[in-house]
Order: sequence, then C-alpha cells, then structure tokens
Amino acid sequence: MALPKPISDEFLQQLARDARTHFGRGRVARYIPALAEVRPDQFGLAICYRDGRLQTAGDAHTGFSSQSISKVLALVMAMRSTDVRKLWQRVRQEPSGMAFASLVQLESENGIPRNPFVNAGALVVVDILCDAQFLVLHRMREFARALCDDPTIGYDVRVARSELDNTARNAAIGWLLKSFGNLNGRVERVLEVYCHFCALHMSCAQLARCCNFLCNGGVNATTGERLLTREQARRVNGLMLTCGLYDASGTYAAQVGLPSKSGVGGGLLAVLPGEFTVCAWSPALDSLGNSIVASWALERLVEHIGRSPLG
Ligand SMILES: NC(=O)CC[C@H](N)C(=O)O
Repeated sequence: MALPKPISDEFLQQLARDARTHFGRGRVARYIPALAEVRPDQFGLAICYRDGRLQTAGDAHTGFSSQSISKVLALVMAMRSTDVRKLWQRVRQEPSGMAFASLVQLESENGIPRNPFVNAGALVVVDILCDAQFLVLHRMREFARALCDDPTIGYDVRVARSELDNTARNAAIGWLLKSFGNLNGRVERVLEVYCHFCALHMSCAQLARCCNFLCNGGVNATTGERLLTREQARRVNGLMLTCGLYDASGTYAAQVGLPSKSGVGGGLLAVLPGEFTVCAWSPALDSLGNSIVASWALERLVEHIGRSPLG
C-alpha cells in the first residue's frame, strides 16, 4: 500500500491559529480538582503517519492528563494478556447512549457494562488486568513508554490522588459491579489502578505515536512489533467509532467519521485506518465531557483531507 501523503504543514499551522479563536467556549473538568487548575487556552495537534512520521502544530508537546484515552491502552493490554472470549462475556461491545459514569444501565443490565470505554466497562478491564498480572501500574507505564519509545512517560500522581479522593461515583459503579459478581478484586484496589491509568500524563505527540498501531493493522511503526492482529485492531477502531465519545458518539461519528476516543483532560485521539493516528487537545469541554476545540479541529482536518473511513 502506498504511503499516505502528508497533510500540508501550512494547513496545520493555520488550524492551530484558528483554534485559538474558539477559546472561551466550554469549561475544563472540575469534578477532578487537579484538572480544574489547567489553563483552558491551549491547543495542540499531532499526526503520526502509518510509517511513524510525526507532524505537529500548537502545543503538541505539552503534557496533559490522558484520562479516558487511557481506556484504549487498557483494553489493548487486556486483549493481549487474557482470553478475549472471557473479556467479552464480562463487557459488551455496544454503544451506551449514556454519560460515561452512569449507573442506570448497569443496574438494569445485570452488571454487564455496555462497552470498555464507559467507566463501568473500564473498571472491569482494569479488574481483568489486575487478575492477570502483577505490578499492573508498572506494566501499563512501561507499555506506554515502549509504544512510543519514550522513557519519560509517567503518571501524574497528584491527578490520580485528586481523582481518588473524589471518586464516589466510580466507587458506586465498582460496588455495583461487585454485587453482580463482575469484579473479582478489591474495589479500592481497582479504583486506585483505574485512577492512575487515567492520570497517565502524555502529550498529543506521545499519544499519536503510542496509538499508531491502530492505523497500521495492529503493528507499531516505531518498533515494527505486532501488538494486535488486524482483526483485533479493527475491533478496537470499531468500538472507538461507536462508543468512543459516550453519548455524543453518534453525532460525532456522523460529523467526523473517524474512530476516536476522548478524555476529560481535553484530549481526543482519532484514527484514519491505513493512513494516520491523530491526537488533538484543548482542555475546555462541552456538557458531555468532550473537548470542544479538539472536536472542531478534527472536523476541519477531515474536511480538509476530504475522506474518512465512512467515505
Ligand atoms: N471521560 C473521562 O475521561 C472520564 C475519566 C475520569 N477519570 C472519570 O472516571 O471520571
């Protein structure tokens, strides 16, 4: 397959300048106190092509809290380390149409979360990882570091602590999962690991490189290592397309059409299969917890290149 043509640098730099005119809309996440301190007027974008080339604009090298984007990495780790048939018995692969921390469906659907990207599903994935491996926090950090060949990646422990001290809703989800027999470990331990995963501190450039294998049929362009089979990579992309932005997934898929995953740190990771992985970041969020300016930027990007997996 021919290598994708790079997007013009001029377009990307202009996109970063135009993004600034949208500052002031939305609000940074405040329910995690440490995230409330982040300056909203920041924007970065990084594209990592299938062959590993990187292109950046704006604050692409500024670190931020990956939050729910880390659920993609947790899922990939679980798919690599456990029996996936068991995984899909404990977590479904359907959009939820509900807020990411909702308890409603979990109760009516007998403790089986809709998908691995809502908090309930991610807690089950974390539980599976804790069961399968020792030193799971260390392993996740090493996994992220190895994926982009960057030993500087780590957890922002202050953000993890701040969320752990304010995580009543996730605790409620954890206990509800436990009551249905869908959580083996101690709820406190699963929450601790979950909040640390969410507190992985990475830049747009690091996240785009790290998840490059999703545009490359499961193979990491930097190291040449196969992380997932082609079928598994397609599955992760499919879940991102249908469930990656929670109850905004449908509108976003119709508007942007790229498999994507958002996080309340303001990051938005997206994949154009066969071509590139892109990460846009701007901290201010809409009411559903997705970055307003990052979504705007990805919509412009798709418009500019004139194609998406959906046509
Ligand atoms: N959408 C998100 O990024 C949510 C992640 C966050 N740590 C939470 O559990 O609430």
